[in-house]
Amino acid sequence: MAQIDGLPPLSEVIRTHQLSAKKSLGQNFLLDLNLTAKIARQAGDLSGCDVLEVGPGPGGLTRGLLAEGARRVLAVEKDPRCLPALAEIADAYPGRLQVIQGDALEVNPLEHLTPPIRVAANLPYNVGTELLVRWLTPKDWPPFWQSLTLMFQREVAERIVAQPGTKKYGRLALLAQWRADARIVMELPPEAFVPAPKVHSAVVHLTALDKPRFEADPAVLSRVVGAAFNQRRKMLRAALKALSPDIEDRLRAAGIPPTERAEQVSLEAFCALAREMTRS
Ligand SMILES: C[S@@+](CC[C@H](N)C(=O)[O-])C[C@H]1O[C@@H](n2cnc3c(N)ncnc32)[C@H](O)[C@@H]1O
Repeated sequence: MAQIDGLPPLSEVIRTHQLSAKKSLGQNFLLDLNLTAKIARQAGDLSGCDVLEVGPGPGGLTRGLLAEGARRVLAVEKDPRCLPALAEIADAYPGRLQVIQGDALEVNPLEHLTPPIRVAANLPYNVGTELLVRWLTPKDWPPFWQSLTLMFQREVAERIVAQPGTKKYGRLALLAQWRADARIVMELPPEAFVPAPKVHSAVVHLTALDKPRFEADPAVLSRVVGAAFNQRRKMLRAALKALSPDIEDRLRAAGIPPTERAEQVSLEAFCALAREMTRS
């Protein structure tokens, strides 16, 4: 990679720009350009696509995305110390990299990018789940993105692809699988990062479906599954009591026994319940 883009190795970038990792920003950097190139390839065919990258840091994945042919990359980075390193990448790929310094939670990608848009990120752990839930629950579907290729702690990745009846099945699995195909495409050991985190990581690739698998209002579905899994050991009639005084009737109307526990309930049944919750 260093030869392809003429830019220095990432260890040198880190040294030159004195990018010592900050824990408060979830900074665990990937310094192996072969690895970042591999992650970029998991993002799908990037030619003709704009890409949103959250948290580029010293820019390893950014370089991979540009080398893979992304039309444009919008990189949103909170840490101003990373800007000079990212500016060098922008110089190496004229007109193709825009860097915004700020909080990704406050940036509207559609103000900067043109569809088709793919998202790729080695996400800061502190905001990763919040961003994912936000990307999965817009009111209207399809969303601004065609695919999400995201690095998480392996534990979180497993929760995204979990199936009913398993311990990891919950709100993340339901929201992800309701409107997208989700699979784990890579696993990385702690030593792949600098500094090494305590846990393993994994890359999840989600492809947006044209329409949700089952009809439901996203806000209602999110509220119902949130409440159901908040008290996952309780029967649903108890876990969801606060949502409606006649919750038992609504559960039955959705085809769910009121004594069932959240872990056993399929996506289809949760969507039926979300529809029942909107009936007066
Ligand atoms: C896990 S590091 C990944 C860095 C780089 N992509 C890599 O793979 O080496 C997460 C990056 O996200 C940045 N970051 C943290 N919170 C952020 C936020 N709210 N918005 C944008 N970037 C953020 C951090 O400064 C850091 O550079």
